[in-house]
Amino acid sequence: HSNREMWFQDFFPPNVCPINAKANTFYGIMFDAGSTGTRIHIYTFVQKSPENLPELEGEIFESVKPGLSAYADQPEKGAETVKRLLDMAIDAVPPHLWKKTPVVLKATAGLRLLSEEKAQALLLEVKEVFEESPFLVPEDSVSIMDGSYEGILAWITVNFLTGQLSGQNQHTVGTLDLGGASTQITFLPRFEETLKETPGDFLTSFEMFNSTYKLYTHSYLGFGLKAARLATLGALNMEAVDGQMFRSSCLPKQLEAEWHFGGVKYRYGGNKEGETGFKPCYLEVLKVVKGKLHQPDEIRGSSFYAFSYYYDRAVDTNLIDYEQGGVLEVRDFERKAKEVCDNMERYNSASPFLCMDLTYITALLKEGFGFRDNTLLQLTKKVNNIETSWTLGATFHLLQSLGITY
Ligand SMILES: O=c1[nH]cnc2c1ncn2[C@@H]1O[C@H](COP(=O)(O)OP(=O)(O)O)[C@@H](O)[C@H]1O
Ligand SMILES: [Ca+2]
Repeated sequence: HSNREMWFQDFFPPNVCPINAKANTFYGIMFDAGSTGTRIHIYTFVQKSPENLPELEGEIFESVKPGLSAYADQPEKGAETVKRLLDMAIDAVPPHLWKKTPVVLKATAGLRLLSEEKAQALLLEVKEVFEESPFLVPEDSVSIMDGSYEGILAWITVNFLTGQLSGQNQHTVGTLDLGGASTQITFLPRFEETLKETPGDFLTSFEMFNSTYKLYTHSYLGFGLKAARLATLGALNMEAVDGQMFRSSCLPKQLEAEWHFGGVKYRYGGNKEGETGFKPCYLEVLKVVKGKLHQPDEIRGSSFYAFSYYYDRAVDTNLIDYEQGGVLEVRDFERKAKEVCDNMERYNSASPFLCMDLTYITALLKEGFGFRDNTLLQLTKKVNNIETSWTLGATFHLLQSLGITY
């Protein structure tokens, strides 16, 4: 465009400027097939000038429950949930850009835990939905994501959104993601010592925005919040659970109920006769985490961004505001865990698992990763109105690999 054509840009905010909306806007569609739900993220980018990186302008986000793994035996029904979400993109993306807009789905721990055969059947049905859509379907558009990428891409998202990946003084922040079935920890080591003391498969080099980052990252499969509930109950990885009752001191004494996860039905309840409360619960949960995770010394003194179930449980117990998020210390989770677990009969919460969840989060942070009581956690759901999810990092990576950006 010549300068004459652009004169009116000064009068419009960028997103409604007519010339931007036409020539240099593009889209990327990323599906997150998580263990507890499937989500679509439709990102809008604007290329303001050919020599600069495109700017992220906005996001449309929608989610459905349960996740794909709940349709392990009905793959077509699972794919239908994806189709319903994809219909949103038909409305959101202008028709002349459909063919240029890539659509990708990445599945995480829910599908990792299924048998190869059932997982592949689900992915195949989703692939068919994509091929029938008017969008650009790249090779490998439907896959199970490697756990190390899950952490790296979330780290890219958070550090991009907080402005740490551009300009000179880069003070990147570490990230903690607690999903239903797995959990990730990711940070950029600052000390030589950390690199020396870390097992090789916890370190991954990654190139993004013309920089290479050597990150510490690991995904612990089976250590997500819901998998941890099963592990605490002694029901994780059980071949047959039919009719068996799983009891825990982390649950209300009189409770007896049923719970569906990953397509399996579990019966669970409280310790009718025995102990309940924080102390016995902590000991139970400790068995699940103690000695199972790598503890890098370097993280003890630093602060981390935390989201997903860390965020949700902090909201549930009024530790933070749902819209605002906030900064907590590790000990705040422990304080809440004690409060909830030692008053279970009086505590009228939405979930009977609240005590177990808070106790698990406390044990995971302290005994699992080795954080201190006063380690700071920045709880965030959105930065500048964009969800803190690995999906944005994955979309940058996708656009880069398609040559849409560099
Ligand atoms: O886009 C998002 N923004 C914020 N939170 C999200 C988003 N996607 C997933 N979550 C959170 O992730 C948690 C569920 O984990 P998920 O279902 O992804 O399990 P997984 O990561 O183990 O497969 C919930 O706390 C949910 O709120
Ligand atoms: Ca997730």
